[in-house]
Amino acid sequence: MSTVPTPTGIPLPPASGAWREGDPPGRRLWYEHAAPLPLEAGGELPGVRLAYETWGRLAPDRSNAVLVLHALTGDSHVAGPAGPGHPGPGWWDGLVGAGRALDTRRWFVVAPNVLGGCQGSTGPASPAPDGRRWGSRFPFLTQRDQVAAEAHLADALGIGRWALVVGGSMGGMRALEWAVSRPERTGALLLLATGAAASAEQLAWANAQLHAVRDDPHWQGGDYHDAGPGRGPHTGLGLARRIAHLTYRSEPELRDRFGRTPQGAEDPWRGGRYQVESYLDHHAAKLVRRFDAGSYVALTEAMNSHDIGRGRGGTRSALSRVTARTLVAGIDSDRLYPPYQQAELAAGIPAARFRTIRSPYGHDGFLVEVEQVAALVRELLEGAAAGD
Ligand SMILES: CC(=O)SCCNC(=O)CCNC(=O)[C@H](O)C(C)(C)COP(=O)(O)OP(=O)(O)OC[C@H]1O[C@@H](n2cnc3c(N)ncnc32)[C@H](O)[C@@H]1OP(=O)(O)O
Ligand SMILES: N[C@@H](CCO)C(=O)O
Repeated sequence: MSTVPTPTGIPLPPASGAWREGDPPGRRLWYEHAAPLPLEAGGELPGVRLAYETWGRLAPDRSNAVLVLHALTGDSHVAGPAGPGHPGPGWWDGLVGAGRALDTRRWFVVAPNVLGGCQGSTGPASPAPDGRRWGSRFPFLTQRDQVAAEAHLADALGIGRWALVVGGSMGGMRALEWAVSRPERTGALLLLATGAAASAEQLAWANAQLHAVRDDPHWQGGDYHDAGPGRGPHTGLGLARRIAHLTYRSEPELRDRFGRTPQGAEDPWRGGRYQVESYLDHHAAKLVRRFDAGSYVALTEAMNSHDIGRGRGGTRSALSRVTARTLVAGIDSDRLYPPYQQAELAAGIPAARFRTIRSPYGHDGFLVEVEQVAALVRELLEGAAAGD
């Protein structure tokens, strides 16, 4: 048994070594890579550890494995069960389980916490080989480095080829990277609310968020982890989340849901807040409690680096490498990753079809509209069964 280091101080259930046949579903495990991981930007990262969870059983011929890749502040806990040793319901609970689209009687579902993250995988808050936290010394990571680490995990699990790789937003970037860099290992592909490269607008929103964190005096160049309780760049991380959360939702949703209504008895003319301000404060505080600012910066920079065509002759040439049966879905109200970006992917990937998720919830629609995502998963997996 080994305890997962938690940058925020919130206890996580212990990780417990590599997966073994008969492990209960949703148990947090970890994989440690023996050799240092060579990095795209140069140098290497030693002591790489990926936390992950699994559901279902790996078939004897290992043909039923599905890889689920989370978004920026997600984690490996895709689905429950809740209970002792489990962190409660997952962020895609409606998708994974007996009788659900990723039916655990049929599929073996694997979800790693991304490299650079803070939910058990190696990130800036983790100890470096010298025993001190990585902090500012944590190297620059790209999506390709993160997928390379995930490929080592797949090797360790004996999974040569995923029946399906699925991800939304940042998870979609990594899913795409899997399909382009390792087409022989990616049987089917579901890309949600993602793009071929970080766009100018996405880089611009990220810039404001990176400034919010790094301009917080408690950031200390990234070396705040041992400054003591409550002394991290919480204000900056909260501000970054407020900015980001607005880009994740839609203007009509905010209008219809909150309008100009004051929060409870608060009076906005006398220092009080409107409901929508209270809502943003809530999401800021919630993220600060569960997420590390250093990881937020590392992962945001990794997303900024996303450009599937880099070093591959451009986007068109890179996308043409994909052999997976592919669905690419956009959300009609997504202002951060507008549907034209998914249409571009669908046009460039040889065996891809484009789908629209209808939702008032903007970019977060891929997390909220679980039934529509489930229908897409079913469409892809039923296609697999039919040899389509
Ligand atoms: C369990 C976890 O920690 S999640 C970990 C993994 N997370 C992820 O993978 C993705 C990150 N999560 C997210 O981005 C978001 O949580 C989402 C997208 C899933 C949430 O989407 P939705 O279900 O639409 O939630 P919504 O945006 O409406 O927010 C609901 C919250 O706002 C709160 N809220 C609503 N109105 C107000 C208001 N006026 N003032 C204060 N709080 C408010 C609700 O009480 C609720 O609080 P809770 O989440 O603590 O229960
Ligand atoms: N709300 C999601 C969306 C990011 O794409 C998250 O925080 O991970």
